Amino acid sequence: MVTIQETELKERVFLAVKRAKELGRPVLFCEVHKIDMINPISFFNCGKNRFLGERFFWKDPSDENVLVGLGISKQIQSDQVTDRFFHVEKEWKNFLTDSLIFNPYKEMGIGPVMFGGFSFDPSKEKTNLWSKFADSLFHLPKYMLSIMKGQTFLTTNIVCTPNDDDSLFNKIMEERNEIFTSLHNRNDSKRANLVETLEILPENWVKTVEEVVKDLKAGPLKKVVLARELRLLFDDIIETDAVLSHLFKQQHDSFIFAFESNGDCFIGASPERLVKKRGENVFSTCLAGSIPRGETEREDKILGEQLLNDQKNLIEHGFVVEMIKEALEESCQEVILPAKPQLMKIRDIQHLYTPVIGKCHQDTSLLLLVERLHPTPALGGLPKIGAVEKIRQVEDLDRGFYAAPLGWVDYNGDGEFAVSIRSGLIQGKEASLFAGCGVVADSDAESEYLETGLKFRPMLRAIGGE
Ligand SMILES: C=C(O[C@H]1C=CC=C(C(=O)O)[C@@H]1O)C(=O)O
Ligand SMILES: [Mg+2]
Repeated sequence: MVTIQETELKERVFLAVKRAKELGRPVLFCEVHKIDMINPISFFNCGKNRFLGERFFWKDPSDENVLVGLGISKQIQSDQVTDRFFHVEKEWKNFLTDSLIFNPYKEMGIGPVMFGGFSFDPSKEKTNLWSKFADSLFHLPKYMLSIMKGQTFLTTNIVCTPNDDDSLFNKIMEERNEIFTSLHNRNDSKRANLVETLEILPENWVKTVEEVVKDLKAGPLKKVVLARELRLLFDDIIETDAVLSHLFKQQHDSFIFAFESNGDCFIGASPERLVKKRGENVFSTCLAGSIPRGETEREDKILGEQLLNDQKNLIEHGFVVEMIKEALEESCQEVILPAKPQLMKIRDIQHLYTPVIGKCHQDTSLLLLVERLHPTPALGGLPKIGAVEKIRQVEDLDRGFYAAPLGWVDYNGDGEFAVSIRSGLIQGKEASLFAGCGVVADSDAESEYLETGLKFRPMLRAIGGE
């Protein structure tokens, strides 16, 4: 049972409103409570009535950091093309100035945390598909569950304005009570049935891969990642809560995320970390090069060995290592990575994987690291700018948030971003799923097509299309 001191809250809200009146502008009030363990999926589900369309979910592969947000206290959004990472960071810092934060704990990911992300390429011509997501979009939740290394916390964030009075306190009490009383409600949603699967221009996609292979052979581009889309139509509204809960069970070794905005939901299970920062410690991942899982243990092992020794995949992977190492060396005094890739095996696919760790310079922020790394050649290509331009020209897809940084930053500047692959955008009765692959001079278009097929599977299974 959760018991949170009411009188304390009343005093704190009073102080925050007083400060807002003195300053003549809104002030953030935030308090953190340590609470008993709550199932994070139940917490997400219980926001369905009051906070539908204003929720997010995040879990890292090791279950070390789980964050679930309900409601929006503050939104940071823009379609700015240049300096977009810097712009978001500046707005976040400005917003936090003069805030009242009651947080006696030292863990990361508690207190004010903004969750969200960026589009893959803000210069790409927009379609209607991603109209509900700005190119940079972050939410500070009203209520947030954080499970950090096994300890559970509840953060409450309220923006107090000079016009607020006692009724604000009553509203917070009412909302918090509603969350906790509805935690154990059963969520009996009926499952929508898939009625149609549209593969978007598959022949064109294969042709584009063939043409890009020719370009790559001629140089100077070395690698270009090309992606495609599946559009699914259902006979009823797709229940994001159910899809999330399937991903949570079926892809537990991945980053599991869901981000609602204006009625749509971007959701997925990505195996790929872009960057995590805790103090001066930085962690990144090179993930590129793929092969299917085997039907038997023996076959799986043989396939893994084959991947570890396959020249095309080693080259595809090597470009990612080269770029991430270089990008981190700019921001870190020490960068450590193994000489050879290892295997990452997830449910439907195995990848070449090289973890990277570093110690960054004092003035390096998480969003600066995101800017330097995005897009890595696992999502864009090499050289970075030429590859992104090529994608912009030849790809028949509005990537939106797919293959882009998605994650969170806390008020101390710590946080983590994944690369949002193995993902889909849910829009009422319809959904788009996305999958891409690293094209190099040695690529065979048909094999790349099959590889993207494997990468659709986690989302297809979770959404009920398999
Ligand atoms: C672009 C995707 O995967 C990337 C990550 C791992 C392996 C990849 C590959 O082998 O092509 C891709 O670079 C995707 O899943 O949509
Ligand atoms: Mg590949």
